[in-house]
Parts: sequence; structure tokens; C-alpha cells
Amino acid sequence: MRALKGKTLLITGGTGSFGSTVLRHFLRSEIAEIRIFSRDEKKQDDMRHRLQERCPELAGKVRFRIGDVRDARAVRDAARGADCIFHAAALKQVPSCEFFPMEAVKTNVIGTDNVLKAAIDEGVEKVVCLSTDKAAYPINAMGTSKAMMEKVVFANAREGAGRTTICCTRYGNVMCSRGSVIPLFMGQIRRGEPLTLTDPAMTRFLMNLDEAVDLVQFAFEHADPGDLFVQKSPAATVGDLAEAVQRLFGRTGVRVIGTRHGEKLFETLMTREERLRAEDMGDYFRVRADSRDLNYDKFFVDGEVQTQADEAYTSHNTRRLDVEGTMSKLLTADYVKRALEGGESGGEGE
Ligand SMILES: O=c1ccn([C@@H]2O[C@H](COP(=O)(O)OP(=O)(O)O[C@H]3O[C@H](CO)[C@H](O)[C@H](O)[C@H]3O)[C@@H](O)[C@H]2O)c(=O)[nH]1
Repeated sequence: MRALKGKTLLITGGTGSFGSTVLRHFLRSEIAEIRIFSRDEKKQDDMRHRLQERCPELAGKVRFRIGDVRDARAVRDAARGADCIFHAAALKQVPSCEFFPMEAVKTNVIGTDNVLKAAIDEGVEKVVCLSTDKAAYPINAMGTSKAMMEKVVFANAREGAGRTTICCTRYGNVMCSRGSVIPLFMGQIRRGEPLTLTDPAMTRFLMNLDEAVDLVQFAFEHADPGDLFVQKSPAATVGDLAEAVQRLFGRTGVRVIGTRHGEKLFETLMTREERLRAEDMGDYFRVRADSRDLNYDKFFVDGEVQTQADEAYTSHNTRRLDVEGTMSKLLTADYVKRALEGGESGGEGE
């Protein structure tokens, strides 16, 4: 990407699958430095070794920093001298956030504020923050903390405008991410067990890791302060997903276990209110920030003529993949391809 030529990019939560994919996309570009900021020294060490093995000539471009986004000082030190930031650090497991909601507040809400304040103070040019569809009409603690994170993003975007461009992207389910359902199904098939289906009619948006990075890249290139970007994504029912995984890896049957706590029947990528403001940009939508200032009359007296579109943009009403379509989509995921080639498939995801 030309916009990154000669620049230093900081990735928070950089040792995850998103960070690895960013490295794969940008390491060979003319980027000057990629800074990985994360908590886990073991994951950093593994990543460092992988880099040395696969591309020793480029490994020097990647710098590692241990730290937690909850620690404002560590974040500030990491942001010093960076030109742009992809903010991916988050607590994203629904169950753990449900049991420890304050931990989600500390990382997802306060941690994001730390990153954005540091970016503004250090004169970083651009920040792209990663959010999730679970932040739209949230029902669980993870989604609620991400919804608050988005508010923190938009407030800081106003503060930083003119100096630091801050924007947000919202994802659907990233296929094969660690601990998610596709690696789980593949493991069950390997062990000869039936697939545990929550609700065959439940739908989820499906995207692969490359698309996740493309979305961030698109946001990076097109953002004005406070913009929210989503990718137009297809969705599948969990029943069709289980069928597609079985057609690829073998049939062991299914067992319906019922919906888990904090789960929705379908996810929302854009609310009705956002959809009204959305701009169609081909493969993506842009939702511009609410430009009203803190003028109470505008909020409480004037109001607006129309405040919502007829329908939100959801995994129930987006383009629906059938079983064949879901199989094709699965085959775009590296994790699935590697498993079919007989390579590593024992893990719990990328
Ligand atoms: O044994 C299972 C587990 C899940 N599912 C279903 O498969 C779909 C996807 O489940 P995942 O657990 O892969 O994904 P979630 O939508 O629940 O959420 C996932 O993506 C989120 C980000 O949006 C968070 O990262 C979260 O922790 C992660 O599990 C859901 O409809 C779920 O009900 C099953 O049918 N059987």
C-alpha cells in the first residue's frame, strides 16, 4: 500500500491472527517499521521465530514491545514515533466478558481511550480501531463494551480532528479465528464426534482474515474523522455451515445443543439508525460520524425528521450462502486449505 511507504505502523494486539495477516500483507511493502504491541511474551517470541525462519531479510522491520493497552504509559511509549495505528487489542470472548465485565471495560473501553489519547498527543496521523458486529444492538458484555469502545472512538475522533484521523471498522465473524466454531467442528470430525449445533437457523456474517485486513486498509485509505466502515458480507446459517464442514472433512452427524448464553439469532453490522446515514462505497459502507455538537437543543428540541431506515443490515437479510456457497467461502480460509492439504489442523484456529 503506497500510503504506508516509509511509515511506522503500530499494531496493538499484534500477535493475534489479525496481526499475522497484516504482516503477510505489508511486510514486503515499502513500509519502514511494523511495531507489535501485546501482552504475551511467548506469542511474541513465536512470531519472532516464525519471521526469522520465513523471511530473515525482512525480520528487522518488525519490532516487538511488551505491554497492555490498560497501561497508558506503556501505550504512549509505544505510540511515540508511530505514523499510524491499527488498534486490534481487545477482550473478545463472549463468555469470559460475561463473567468478568469489568475486565472488558478495562481493556476494550479504557484501553482504547489510552490508545487514542496517546495517538493524539504523539501526533500519530491515522488510527483504525477494530470493532465487531456484536457492538450493534448489543446484548452481551463483550458487545456492550465494544459499543462503548465505539463511542470512545467517535469522541476522540472529534478531539483529534485536524491532527489525528481516527476511524472504526466493524467485523462479522472471522472464519477460523481462535476458539471459534469452524475449528471446533473440524476437531469434532477428527475425533469422530457429532457436531454440536446451537441452533441450525442461527446466522452469522462470514469473512476471512484477508478480508478483515482489506477492510482495515480500505478504512485507512478513505477515512475522515469518526467514520465507521463495514464490509458487505455474505452470511450462512449454522446448519448449512455444519453441512459444508462435513462435506469437506467427513460426516459424523450433528447434535443440537441449544443457544448459548448471550447469543443472538442473527447479528447486525449496521443498525437502522446507521443505515440511514450509510454511504454505499461498492464493497463497503461508510457511516459518517454524527456531526452535531453538544448543542442540547439539537438533541432534545429540534430532533430529526427521519431517524431510522426500515431495516438494519443483518446476517438474516444480507446475501445468504447456501451449502455450496459456504463450502466455497470456507475454501478461502488458509486454515481450512492447510487442513485439506493434510497439514496442521490440530489447533483451535488461527
Ligand atoms: O459448538 C458450537 C459453537 C458455536 N456454534 C454456533 O456457531 C456460530 C458461530 O459461533 P462462534 O463461537 O464461532 O462465534 P460467535 O458468533 O459466538 O462469536 C465469535 O466471534 C466474536 C467476535 O465477533 C467473538 O470473538 C466470540 O468470542 C467468538 O466466539 C454461532 O451461531 C454459534 O451459535 C455452534 O453451532 N456450535
